[in-house]
Amino acid sequence: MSAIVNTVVKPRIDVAVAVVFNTHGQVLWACRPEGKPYAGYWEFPGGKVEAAEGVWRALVRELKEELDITATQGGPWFLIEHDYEHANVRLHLYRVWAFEGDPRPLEKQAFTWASLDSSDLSPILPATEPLLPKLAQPVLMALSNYGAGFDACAKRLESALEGLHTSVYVQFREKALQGDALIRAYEHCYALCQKTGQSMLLNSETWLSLRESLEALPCPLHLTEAHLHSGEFANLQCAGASVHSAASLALAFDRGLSYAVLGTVHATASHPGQSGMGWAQFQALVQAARLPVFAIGGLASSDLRMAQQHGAHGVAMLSQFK
Ligand SMILES: Nc1nc2c([nH]c(=O)n2[C@@H]2O[C@H](COP(=O)(O)OP(=O)(O)OP(=O)(O)O)[C@@H](O)[C@H]2O)c(=O)[nH]1
Repeated sequence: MSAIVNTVVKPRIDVAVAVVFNTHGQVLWACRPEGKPYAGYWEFPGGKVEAAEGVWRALVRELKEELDITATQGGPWFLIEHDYEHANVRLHLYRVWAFEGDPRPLEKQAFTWASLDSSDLSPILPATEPLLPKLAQPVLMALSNYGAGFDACAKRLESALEGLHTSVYVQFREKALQGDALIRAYEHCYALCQKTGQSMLLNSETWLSLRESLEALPCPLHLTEAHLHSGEFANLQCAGASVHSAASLALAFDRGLSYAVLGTVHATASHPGQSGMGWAQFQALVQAARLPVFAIGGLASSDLRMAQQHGAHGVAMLSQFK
């Protein structure tokens, strides 16, 4: 007698999710109305993508239907999947940074402007809540370059970080320095990040050269692509990794990292002979990313919007922020 296995096939739903920013950096939250699964939970506005509709068109339609606003500018962020009891959902997160109209609740739902990492809204949908620390990460990352000259790098970082009103990542990465020169550079960078309240990251290759001199890991690691693949620092706190392929992007997500840095977008003096991948290829690579991705390679903070239009979370750079 053959056993009868009772399998319930859940629908797989593609959902357009709009993280709508206002000019104060707050985002629009909506409360799911009665009659829907998880009624009373807070979420980013959005809804199901209809067949052959496309994510951006679905997002524009849902914002109009739910809140009477018209999204005019935005870009893809990343996607995640979540297994609910009622469906498997694939959330396509988009940033919206320009829209027309004033939001009003067309489905009698509550809505509010609040910060991205909003701790005062509860409950938040189970798939959305764990994403918030990733979404709220800095969008700019500065890379140190004391190896090209201590004074010039120290001055550049000091003038970039002092008086900055947003939070940024500072990745301490020094390929050319060793010994006392490396320690001097590290101590300067560490003290500056402490003083300005910015988040320092330590490149894993640089950590190998420094660790004899330090008692403990002073801040989260940024993994090189080789260390991402070797897994050798998996027992230490790792924030993100450098990647150059879709396979490495997928691995960065599997390893539970908060971000990846993908490049190089444009040819740079620091990588002579290498041509940049350009924005079209960058976008093709990040479209399946499941975590925020910084663009790197010949970029400055003035390229942030361009990068975000092509699916980047933010921009990593050697040049100054301001
Ligand atoms: N809009 C939105 N949906 C989310 C978020 N997080 C999350 O898990 N979801 C899930 O994505 C799915 C969205 O479907 P929905 O039922 O709201 O879509 P809809 O507005 O087209 O619904 P309808 O067909 O009943 O009108 C739900 O299963 C919801 O739980 C989020 O932050 N925003």
